[in-house]
Amino acid sequence: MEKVISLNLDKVLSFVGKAEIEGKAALAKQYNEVLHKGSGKGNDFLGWLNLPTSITAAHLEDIQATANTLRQCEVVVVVGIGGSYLGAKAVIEALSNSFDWLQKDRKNPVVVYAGQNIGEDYIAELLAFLKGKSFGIINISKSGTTTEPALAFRILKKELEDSVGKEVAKNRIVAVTDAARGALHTLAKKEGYKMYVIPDNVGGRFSVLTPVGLLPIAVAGFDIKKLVEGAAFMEKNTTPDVPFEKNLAEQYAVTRNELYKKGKKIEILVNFNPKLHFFAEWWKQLYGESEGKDNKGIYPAAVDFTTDLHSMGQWIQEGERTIFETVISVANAHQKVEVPADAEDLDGLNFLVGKRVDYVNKMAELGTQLAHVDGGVPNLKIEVPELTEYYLGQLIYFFEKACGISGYILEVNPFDQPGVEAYKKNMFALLNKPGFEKAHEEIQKRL
Ligand SMILES: O=P(O)(O)OC[C@H]1O[C@H](O)[C@H](O)[C@@H](O)[C@@H]1O
Repeated sequence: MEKVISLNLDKVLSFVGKAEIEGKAALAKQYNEVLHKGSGKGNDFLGWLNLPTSITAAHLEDIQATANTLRQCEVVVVVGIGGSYLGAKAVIEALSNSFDWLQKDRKNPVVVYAGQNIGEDYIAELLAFLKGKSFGIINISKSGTTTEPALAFRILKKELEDSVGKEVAKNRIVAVTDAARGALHTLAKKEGYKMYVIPDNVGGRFSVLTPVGLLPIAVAGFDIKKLVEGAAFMEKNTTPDVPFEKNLAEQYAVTRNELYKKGKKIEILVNFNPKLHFFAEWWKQLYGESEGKDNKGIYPAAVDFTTDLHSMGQWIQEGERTIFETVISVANAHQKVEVPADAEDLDGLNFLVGKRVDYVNKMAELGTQLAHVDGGVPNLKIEVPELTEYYLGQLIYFFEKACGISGYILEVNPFDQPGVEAYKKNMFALLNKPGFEKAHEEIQKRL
């Protein structure tokens, strides 16, 4: 039998009973069906739903071929923000050597990111790093109009053209954007860049399995075919005809909403593996933008354990009881390090001799879960057999599917993000962007 990620609700049941969860099974199924029928809110953004099973081998080969060209560079800069960078970064970090950028004998280009902030020092330091190196750029923006990546790309494009000339630069730049609109689309067409299209009906935070995520992941040297296979497996295993008892997406969606109704307003995604830090960042955008609206929604937070047990652990154990945790537990480490014997035993660790570091980590995980449950923090556990492309694909689709169902249970439109515009309008007004002249005058009065 094919291995699969699993969801364990045992440490939730003293807070929300089995009967309460099962009592909502029909509702979850109903909303799952609404997703598949396309009859709910935001139904023009459901392109992600059957995406994994509809990706063709030819499409993946084309992405791989483009990746192979970029892989000839020493460095590839992925330009994008939000959904246009977090998915790629999440997968690449989860699969990479923890000291990747220090590796000398490299098989893969160094992948770095830009356009995910407006840090002047960040961009200056990136330019300094790129000096004298061969580099390529993947410029990703669904709308093609987002300020942060547009600004970074303008600077990086100039740097590349200045160093290798316009003709060579043209072949080292790939654009991933909307099918027909946006400044990036116009620019890519005019300059003759290789271009990939983000389907209209796939929103940014659901776009990791389009070229948005797949191209950078392939550039970093990871198997995008396996990633898509894992997602396709989960797509098939979360359809409405899969019974609730086996339908992880429905179960997760119901459980978190039942906890929310009981005052657990913050969900902390926990990992015990530092490679998953950015996976949690991706998850935060997915759930935060999908559910945080109409003055409701679980606040998605994240911690890295055991690191943060020594900083946030106190709050989680004894602070306000408005939280629950969803622990991503990776069953098997890829490598083996055993605790060595020490004749003097000055650190008192000889009781662990011969034990694997991962065994210690697992005991920390179990001990933490028990302590937190005792402290009033419900714990869901998602077990991932190991960190591979295949299981990450499963995990990605699981969270996407559960998010759609969960948003409908909450009665919001999970596929829009109107609230994100407020800061942009103010920023454009303050910067006196053309078209914002009146807003500029107004905002000046408030300062
Ligand atoms: O891909 P882009 O159009 O550049 O958008 C990048 C990101 O910024 C926007 O403001 C949205 O809040 C995000 O959902 C989106 O992923």
